[in-house]
Amino acid sequence: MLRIENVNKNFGKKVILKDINLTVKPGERVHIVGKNGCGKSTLFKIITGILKAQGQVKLDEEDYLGAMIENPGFLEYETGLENLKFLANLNHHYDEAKVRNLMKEFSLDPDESQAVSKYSIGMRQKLGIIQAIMENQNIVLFDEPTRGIDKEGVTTFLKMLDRLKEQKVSVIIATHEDIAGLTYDRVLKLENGALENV
Ligand SMILES: Nc1ncnc2c1ncn2[C@@H]1O[C@H](COP(=O)(O)OP(=O)(O)OP(=O)(O)O)[C@@H](O)[C@H]1O
Repeated sequence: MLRIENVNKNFGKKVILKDINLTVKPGERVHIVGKNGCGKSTLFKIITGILKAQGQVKLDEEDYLGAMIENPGFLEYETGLENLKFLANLNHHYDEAKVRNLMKEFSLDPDESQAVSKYSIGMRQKLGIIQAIMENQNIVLFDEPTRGIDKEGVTTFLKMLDRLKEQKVSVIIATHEDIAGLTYDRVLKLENGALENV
């Protein structure tokens, strides 16, 4: 279970996060909503450990974190499938059948020889979503997940979220506006560095 306790973050004199506390239960879907620049990506970077901050981010031993933050980075000259294989292999969790099925579900052809450098923004986002869940991660962070994704892809994403809920995966989605058709167990607003219940 993810527990964020008393997290504070400044960049120089600029206060970005002020005493953030958040616990996300298994299977819970939480929305963090806030304007551009309010600190959503910063909070996600702190949770994943990319950024250091004051306070604590606690995970249980069995927890496995997946994340898609900002523009997901890939090996540009490799195909989509090769990239997913590379990322999953870093943790020895590559399940090719699962990855192929996820790609097909999101209308990405796993046998396409096209390199990721030729991918559209929406295609890259889809690959980013897949890498965040393909290793059965049980806590998943999505930062503006539907940016650039077509209507059909958004529908696929919503179905995937329902599946994650059934599997008791905790999901935190950060966006600056609502995603049509998506409901949450809890909505929190990040404003002036504070996270408030909506
Ligand atoms: N490495 C950094 N150094 C200094 N300032 C930073 C750094 N990263 C982010 N910031 C600043 O911190 C604030 C929060 O940025 P962050 O990317 O977390 O916002 P966001 O809520 O994710 O925005 P968006 O909705 O546009 O993605 C912004 O004012 C940004 O300029």
